[in-house]
Amino acid sequence: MVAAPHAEYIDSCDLPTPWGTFRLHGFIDRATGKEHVVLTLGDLANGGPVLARVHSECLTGDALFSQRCDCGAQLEDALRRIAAEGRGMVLYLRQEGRGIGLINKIRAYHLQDTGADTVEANEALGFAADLRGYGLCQSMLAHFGVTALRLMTNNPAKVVALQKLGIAVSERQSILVGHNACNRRYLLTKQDKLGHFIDTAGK
Ligand SMILES: Nc1nc2c(ncn2[C@@H]2O[C@H](COP(=O)(O)OP(=O)(O)OP(=O)(O)O)[C@@H](O)[C@H]2O)c(=O)[nH]1
Ligand SMILES: [Zn+2]
Repeated sequence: MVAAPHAEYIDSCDLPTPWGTFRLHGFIDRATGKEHVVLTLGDLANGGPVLARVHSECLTGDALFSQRCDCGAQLEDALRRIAAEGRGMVLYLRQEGRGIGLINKIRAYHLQDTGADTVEANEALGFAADLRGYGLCQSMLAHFGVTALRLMTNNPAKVVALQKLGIAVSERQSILVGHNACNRRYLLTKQDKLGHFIDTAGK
């Protein structure tokens, strides 16, 4: 049996944000050397399922204000919603470009500039549409004593992947923000080819 990837907890600090002061926790996947972070707010171990976002790194959307996707707006909305509730967490997984990495995502965007959709671009580069894994979430959640999530996502495959890891997802909450003219085709492709629950009608 292949062991699930393990994220080793390293250290934590305060992280003041416009919506409240979160705790920022650093983890390392020793197998790959990759660094990951978890943002938390409130008492997670006690009480019911935790309001959570499992967010995949998107440097262009999360940090560079790209309008090609909805990632930055989703990250911000998740932090807002957690702050409003006073309790929750964001698992920020460093699997850029649905797992193909930043440079390959730039290559994929280049292909999309000339007509390919997000899935066709990945395939033209020799990758599957989505190479992400969520195994690290197991050890990250165990560190905080969290066993059940109310997950903010539009991606049914993410819910199934977490459930297969033994993580209870008691509820899926939509996170429909950041839609614009630049990412309309991208969102439609995610809906049609990747099964995301996104109602782009009229957007
Ligand atoms: N390869 C590739 N990756 C992309 C592209 N656009 C965004 N990404 C990456 O896709 C990941 C986010 O996945 P999404 O499909 O937007 O959302 P999700 O996490 O599956 O689902 P939600 O929880 O609903 O946001 C991040 O790692 C982004 O870097 C693209 O055109 N090509
Ligand atoms: Zn993005």
